[in-house]
Amino acid sequence: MAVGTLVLLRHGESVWNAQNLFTGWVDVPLSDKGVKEAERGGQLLRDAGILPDIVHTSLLRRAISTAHIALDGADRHWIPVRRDWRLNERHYGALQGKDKKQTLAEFGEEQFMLWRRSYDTPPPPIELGTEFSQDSDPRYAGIDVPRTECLKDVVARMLPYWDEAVVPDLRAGRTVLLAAHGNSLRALVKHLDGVSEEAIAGLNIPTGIPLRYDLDDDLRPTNPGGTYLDPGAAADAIKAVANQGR
Ligand SMILES: O=C(O)[C@@H](CO)OP(=O)(O)O
Repeated sequence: MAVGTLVLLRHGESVWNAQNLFTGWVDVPLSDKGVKEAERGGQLLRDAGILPDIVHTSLLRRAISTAHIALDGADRHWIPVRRDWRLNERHYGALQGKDKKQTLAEFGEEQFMLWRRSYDTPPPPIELGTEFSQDSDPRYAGIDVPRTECLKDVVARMLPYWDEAVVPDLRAGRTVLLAAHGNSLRALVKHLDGVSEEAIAGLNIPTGIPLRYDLDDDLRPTNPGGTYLDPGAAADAIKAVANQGR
């Protein structure tokens, strides 16, 4: 059986994206613009004739809401869903809740970019029990909640879910929608496209624009880098993500 189609969808703009705050595992809602982006995402799926059979999301409402809104628009609101913390955004440690512009001004370009985009330098760990820490959040009961993560840590915790939960759906020929986050999707794209640790620093994913991957029998993309369903909008939005904090 042919491997199914994979569609990656970063959540629409959140209220903290709009305010330029580091977010990570803080469970903020979509902004009004983010809701519209999710609706547009659904319209793009429908126009492309992509009919997801199953959706996988993180445990964060910006991804859950985006998937729901997009699928509703594509008339696929009824498909089965699986949610897992392993698809969560990268835990941003002590930077969670901090302003990106102020952080850049305080620590300088090099340190800012190391924390934001280096492969293996995590931000300083968050203090347990503080406002933006998730250590006592019931949804993570039984999970060793991280106090900070670099992209390498995200790859390590995301890939087991990919292998155990998503790959079997693709091998069964299903069209899979995976609704997640800027950095958990960067981790997956790094794996799918075999992007180097250096090159992944320059790869940014825009909010709300579905990215389709066609995969061969070895789960390697036959369209390397994937195909954005709205390439023009994606190109502009990618630049905006890269320039955050400036
Ligand atoms: O704040 C965050 O959690 C992420 C995604 O919005 O930001 P960045 O693009 O800076 O990694």
